[in-house]
Amino acid sequence: MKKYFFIFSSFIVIISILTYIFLIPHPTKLDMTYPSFMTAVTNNQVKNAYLSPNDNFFQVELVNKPNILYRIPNPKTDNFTEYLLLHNITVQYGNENALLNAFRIFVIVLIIGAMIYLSKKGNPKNFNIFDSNKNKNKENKELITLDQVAGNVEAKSMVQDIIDFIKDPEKYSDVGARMPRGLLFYGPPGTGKTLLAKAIAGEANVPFYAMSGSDFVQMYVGVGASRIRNLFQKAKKNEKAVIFIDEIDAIGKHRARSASASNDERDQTLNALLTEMSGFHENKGIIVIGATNRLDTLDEALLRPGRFDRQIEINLPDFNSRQTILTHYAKQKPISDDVNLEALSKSTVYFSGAMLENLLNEAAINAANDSNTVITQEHIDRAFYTILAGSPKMDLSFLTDKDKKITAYHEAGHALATKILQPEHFISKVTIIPSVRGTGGFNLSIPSDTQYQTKEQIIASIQVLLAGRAAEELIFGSSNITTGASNDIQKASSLILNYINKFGMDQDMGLFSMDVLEKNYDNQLVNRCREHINDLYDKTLSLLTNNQELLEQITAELIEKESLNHDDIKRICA
Ligand SMILES: Nc1ncnc2c1ncn2[C@@H]1O[C@H](COP(=O)(O)OP(=O)(O)OP(=O)(O)O)[C@@H](O)[C@H]1O
Ligand SMILES: [Zn+2]
Repeated sequence: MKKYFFIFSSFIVIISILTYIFLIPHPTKLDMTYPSFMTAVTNNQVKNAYLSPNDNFFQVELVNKPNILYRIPNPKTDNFTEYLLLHNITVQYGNENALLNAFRIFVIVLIIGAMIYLSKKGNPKNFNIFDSNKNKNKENKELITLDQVAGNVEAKSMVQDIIDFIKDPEKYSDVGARMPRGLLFYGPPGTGKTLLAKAIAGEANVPFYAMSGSDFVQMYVGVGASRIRNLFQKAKKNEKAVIFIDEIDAIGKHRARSASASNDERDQTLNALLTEMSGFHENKGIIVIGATNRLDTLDEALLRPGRFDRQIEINLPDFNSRQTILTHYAKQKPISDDVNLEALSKSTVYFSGAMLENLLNEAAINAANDSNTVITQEHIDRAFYTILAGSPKMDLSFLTDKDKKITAYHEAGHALATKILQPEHFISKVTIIPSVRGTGGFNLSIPSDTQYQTKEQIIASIQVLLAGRAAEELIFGSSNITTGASNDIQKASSLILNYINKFGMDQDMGLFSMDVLEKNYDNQLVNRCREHINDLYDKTLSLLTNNQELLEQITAELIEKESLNHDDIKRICA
């Protein structure tokens, strides 16, 4: 965007200078004596005559010398005017053509203005007097629909009612429903957060206003806040709108953790945002969407009810989504028949949507460089390595089949244990695609609605947590277990401690809770926790051993598809 502005401004400057030089006449000024002037008058050669405002010179233009202005200093005005009138020449007052002068001044102002503008643009630290976010708030011109966002099925279903709400807010307010004012999209870069936000605006057919948190970095105090107010003001002129703030962590960073410098500014900006969000009417149909790669750094103030209270994870695409994305972008390019998009989807584990798009683009560039009219497999292969080399942060180890296999067994272990021990749970997704919450896959199971948890249920939860490690040990042997279970172990440990010390569920330890003592845990409690959790681990290991065939089946399908849903698990275990 900035590039276009630069080109545009340079263009204006050049046009202005050329206009000044070539199109505006710059007559030469020559002095003329009184007698030669008289001769010119008698010979009917005078075209125009001006009297300067303070009467100190006359200025005339001759018929046959169009580009010269003659000046006659100190004319004796009275005689002069009469003499000219005698020869049918009217005297104009004012030294030159006033209109021409006004135009000159206008062009000069334009040049100076454009130069100041350019110098400010070149220096991003400067607060820009000409810029009032105009270039950043794009109205939604090309309509993007949900269909154009590949994958992210859960995310798309989670925004469905938001679209519905924007279209018909009354439907919700009539039944007293308070819709979220803000959505927060979080996930790795390039996964389509911006695209999804645009799609929401597109589906609801409302204007889309976008801004990036990084626009507020290193700005003078107060400017960020006023930009936020401007943005909301513009959006509020419409009955309905989607306001998108990318990189929201730049303004909403956890206060304690952010550096002390420029804190004032960030706080002001953040406060302005919070105030604006609580300011607009609940049932108006305006939705604010924030996006971040780092949920953990956000200030809690942003996540409270009435703010960004619906948080939606946008993940890296799995095999199917990658195939959809690649097919989508391949349609727009001449791809040779030898290209196997399915195989390409398989080998692009850990690629984001943006990287996949970029991959095909690089391949097209390679084809053009080779003066080819179609993109071949060889062009794609080269592009593949260019992309890999260009993303140093990418964990290439995940691309090895071995790591994929370990992760798959680990996640399959969790899934199978859930299916057997917690049949009432709904397994929404099992995946080997890492999420931003942690490394490895993740396994989200939503418990059916109950207020209390029974002893049996807590034990089952602990076993499900331990099942990842148990699966690793069962398949790869106890000396090949990995660090992938650290999070599970931590959660299981805190559950077992609560089981004994908080809920009083362990028969041997009884009901007494150490929590009431000054110095909390004694050895006996720690030992009992250890004993208990190891015992549960053994049970889980034999549970998986007895169901190893199912474990293998889930794993095989998981390696192939990379993510499975409730129905897949149900089908395999049926
Ligand atoms: N799920 C997807 N379906 C189709 N295209 C996608 C998808 N994800 C990414 N892309 C492509 O990648 C481009 C960049 O995606 P987008 O800007 O939406 O990512 P983002 O998550 O907002 O990234 P960032 O966190 O870096 O802001 C999109 O314009 C689109 O071309
Ligand atoms: Zn795990």
